[in-house]
Amino acid sequence: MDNMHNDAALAMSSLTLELDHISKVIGNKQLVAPLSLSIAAGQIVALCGGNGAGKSSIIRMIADLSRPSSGSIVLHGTALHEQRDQYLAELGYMPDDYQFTGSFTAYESLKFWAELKQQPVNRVRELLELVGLHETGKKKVHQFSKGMRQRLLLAQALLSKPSLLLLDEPTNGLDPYWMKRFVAIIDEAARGGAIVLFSTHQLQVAEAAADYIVMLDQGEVKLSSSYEQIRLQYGEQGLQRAYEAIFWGEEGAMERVRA
Ligand SMILES: Nc1ncnc2c1ncn2[C@@H]1O[C@H](COP(=O)(O)OP(=O)(O)OP(=O)(O)O)[C@@H](O)[C@H]1O
Repeated sequence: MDNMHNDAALAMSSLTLELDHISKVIGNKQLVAPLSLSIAAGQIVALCGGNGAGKSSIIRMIADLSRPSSGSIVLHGTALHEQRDQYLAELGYMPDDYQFTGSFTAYESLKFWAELKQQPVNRVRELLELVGLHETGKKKVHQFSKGMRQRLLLAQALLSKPSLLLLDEPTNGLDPYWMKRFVAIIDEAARGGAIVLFSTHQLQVAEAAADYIVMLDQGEVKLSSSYEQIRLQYGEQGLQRAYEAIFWGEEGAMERVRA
């Protein structure tokens, strides 16, 4: 490898999100057991697990909405709790439950967020088109369906072309068409070099979108593996089988496969 390529490879390899033993304890309850994970630029990681598994708790720590009880979070060499502004400038975050207030339209909402993030207004139109909300006109966001609100929140997360895209249950409420579009949209972000981390209950979305899967139960990591590896171990629809094996035991999984 010549020097130029060597330098480029080195620069890419330093573009990572490093979670080092992050945990969350509230009172005497451990919401998240120490978790370590390294995600490279261009990778898409899905956090899977049942209700209360700890997915949002992890995402909220990385989004700086909750302070880890231990451990560190470092993005491209910038430590969240040491250089907060620099870290947050790289982040696009889609919350799980956002309460829209006021009587804004999709355009007005996105324009408001764009101003906060100092993004040009043409980015607003571009993103509204990307998420199919460019023809909603005067309709107020509080009159939107769940799926439409989710698409607007996704557009908001993409505004600043973040190098870390953190999405909490992004496909909740999306119809099959938009589910597929969602996969294409995050795939494009990853191909542009973003790190994408999203949580989901929907294993088929994780299978379609993610290169790497982290499966959680009661705050503990039960599986942390590339999707390719899961497929090799569990075969086609491997994630569903892995999930069943983890949550219901191998026997339960086999019974369901036979049924
Ligand atoms: N502020 C809090 N105080 C105490 N416990 C909390 C708090 N927030 C979350 N929890 C608990 O932490 C656990 C993990 O919750 P979390 O919301 O991270 O799970 P999740 O995997 O995102 O679940 P879901 O799929 O239902 O959204 C749950 O038992 C929840 O009750």
